[in-house]
Amino acid sequence: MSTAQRISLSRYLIEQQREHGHISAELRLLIEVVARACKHIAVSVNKGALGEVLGTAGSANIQGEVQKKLDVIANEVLIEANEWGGHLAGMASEEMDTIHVVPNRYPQGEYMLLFDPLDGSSNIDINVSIGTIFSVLRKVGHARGVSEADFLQPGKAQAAAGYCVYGPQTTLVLTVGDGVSVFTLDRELGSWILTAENVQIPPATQEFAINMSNMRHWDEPTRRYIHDCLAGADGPRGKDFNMRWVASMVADVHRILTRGGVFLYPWDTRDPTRPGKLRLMYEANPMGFIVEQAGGLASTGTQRILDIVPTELHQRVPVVLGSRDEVEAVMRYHDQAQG
Ligand SMILES: O=P(O)(O)OC[C@H]1O[C@](O)(COP(=O)(O)O)[C@@H](O)[C@@H]1O
Ligand SMILES: [Mg+2]
Ligand SMILES: [Mg+2]
Repeated sequence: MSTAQRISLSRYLIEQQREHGHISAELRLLIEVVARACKHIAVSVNKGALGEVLGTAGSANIQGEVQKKLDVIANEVLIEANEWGGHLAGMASEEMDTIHVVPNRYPQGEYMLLFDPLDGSSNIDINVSIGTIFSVLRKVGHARGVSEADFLQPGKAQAAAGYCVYGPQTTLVLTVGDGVSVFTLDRELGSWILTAENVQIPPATQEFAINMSNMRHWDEPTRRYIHDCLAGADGPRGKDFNMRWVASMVADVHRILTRGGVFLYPWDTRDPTRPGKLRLMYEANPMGFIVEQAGGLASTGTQRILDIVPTELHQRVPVVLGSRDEVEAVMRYHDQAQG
């Protein structure tokens, strides 16, 4: 790609604002700040042991998970970068018990930012791709101040969503409701460069992603679906399936965005009171928005994820997303189970 052909994230967003009227100036600036924060996090991630960013932070989050140093560092980078810009009323994060309200000393904006500052935490210390996931909502009403209730909007109300993968390349994937675009970080320039536009997920696939070690805990439909995939060409699906599981949602979803596939993190009996492992507000909703904008589907197995009306900031949901035909296949197994 010649330098002349290169489109930076800033230029892309300005075109989205001016030419297509898809986004406001405020949302454009907010996305630019989040993208800059991800660059900052990428620098810390790349340092690894040299930067003393590996290992645990010695604290736990509201989910009861031991926090990694990078979970805390990434959270702080996103808070500090977004607090003073004037685009936000508040923020919510996997690593914070409740919302962070923009302090009075800063102007307050009309948007709310939710994020999983570091996704794939179990891969941090072993140099496997990890990432950041974010979602943007509009605050309803203009009164100053924001509450947790303001954040509890269904995923279909998102104004924007994206994720960043810190892998062999550093990649930012973004939607503002007008398809999905991919940017690659040019480390020499320090700029995000547009490398793919209007990305489409192939509707059919022969590749599934699930943590197979949980099989004995899965519900019946999931167990039957995977069983039939494993039966291959001689089985009811009539085709062979491959399996992948990176254990970083960002990396598994990015593979699906790139070549198709289906990703499942179902409900399981390990903790029957817990509807799943992944969090609705800052994992399932942003990924669901991106996947749908790329022609795929995102479901709990029985319901469209973006239709769920949230009741809690950190609520969990079962997740099935990716290639349209395959998500529909999984939903048929659930339908059959309901008889
Ligand atoms: O360890 P498991 O059960 O395979 O789960 C892996 C899943 O958990 C996650 O790591 C949860 O996200 P966090 O790392 O942000 O807590 C996902 O990225 C991934 O898909
Ligand atoms: Mg996560
Ligand atoms: Mg996380």
